[in-house]
Amino acid sequence: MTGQNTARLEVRGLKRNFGGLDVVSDVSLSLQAGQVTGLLGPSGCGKSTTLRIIAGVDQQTEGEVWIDGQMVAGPGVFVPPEKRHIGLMFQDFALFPHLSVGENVAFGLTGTRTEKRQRVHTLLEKVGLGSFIDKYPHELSGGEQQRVALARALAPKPSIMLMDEPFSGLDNRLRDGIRDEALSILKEEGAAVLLVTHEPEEAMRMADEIALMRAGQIVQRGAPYNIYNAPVDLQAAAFFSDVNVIPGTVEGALTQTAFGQFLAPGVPDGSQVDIVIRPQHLKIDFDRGGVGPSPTPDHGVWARGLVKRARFIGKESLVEFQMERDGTLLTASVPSVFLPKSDTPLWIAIRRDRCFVFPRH
Ligand SMILES: Nc1ncnc2c1ncn2[C@@H]1O[C@H](COP(=O)(O)OP(=O)(O)OP(=O)(O)O)[C@@H](O)[C@H]1O
Repeated sequence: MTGQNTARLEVRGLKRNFGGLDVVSDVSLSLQAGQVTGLLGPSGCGKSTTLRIIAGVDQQTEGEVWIDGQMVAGPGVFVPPEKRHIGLMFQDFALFPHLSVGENVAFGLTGTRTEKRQRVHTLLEKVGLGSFIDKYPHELSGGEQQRVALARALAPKPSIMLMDEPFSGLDNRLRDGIRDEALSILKEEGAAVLLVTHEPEEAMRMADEIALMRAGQIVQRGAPYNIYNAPVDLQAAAFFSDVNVIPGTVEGALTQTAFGQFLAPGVPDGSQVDIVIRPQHLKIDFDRGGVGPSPTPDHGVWARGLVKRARFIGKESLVEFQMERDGTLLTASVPSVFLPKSDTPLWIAIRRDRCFVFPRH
């Protein structure tokens, strides 16, 4: 029996050991129908291994995989991949070169000829390739091939779709369009999707929930907005963007910096902390004969720094500073062409609501 709240896919305490080393050490996940979960993490952290175990092409050392309330992998249980009703899509998941586009999409389908033809047509229309049905893979661009691969994976109406870096072979301009298109089709089809990626932007763009993985473990889970704005530690913050780190020492639950005091609740006196701030949350103002703006509740104390370097990188400029007080190096990103010369004195403040204070490990 599967209740209404039964997860489509549930992974419990997964562990995978290769040659004495746990490459997956404790992974638990729960996916609902129609939900996209991004399994995000750096290369080698164990994402693909997790996905392969769920698909049934590898076996865990410990832990369980459940689909719709049925255990498919666990102590004494192993349901083979073809019986798990899972769709797969990989970056290099090649189409069959000797089959036409239509035949590729029909490949895993059962049912009558009419039913199969209908499903192939529906899916090719959805991916915008209705007129490509009789073409062969070599006649298609990389992006078109990827759309056929998506149609093929979705054709048998899998209840779970596992996608491993499916868009990383595509060039940037194509990728955004295909990602958005794929997302709306996946949502329409209602599968529970697990998307493996090492790109934060891809995960944030596509996923309802992100599971951030590091060294075989999930270190944080949550909606993209929450994961980005409330990271669990410095590494989690730095995985999503460049960050500035201002070191400090705690005294009386406070740490003193060039930018004034910061709260460090619960951190013992004498401990080192890192105040972490993304470059877009630094504020810049001009020097008025050695005087800067007055402190505000939002920005705290302003501090003076000298420009070391300024670079224009298209949609923004990056300005690097060295702070006068303690020599700390900081980078600000400003959303316009602002290229001050080296050694220009400028005043800098930081958005206090966008700072994270982490104990240093
Ligand atoms: N069959 C195997 N035998 C031995 N080690 C393996 C095997 N498969 C994976 N590993 C190791 O397990 C670790 C995790 O690999 P995995 O492919 O799961 O990482 P990943 O997060 O998906 O990385 P990437 O994004 O680079 O694919 C790596 O160090 C890899 O070398």
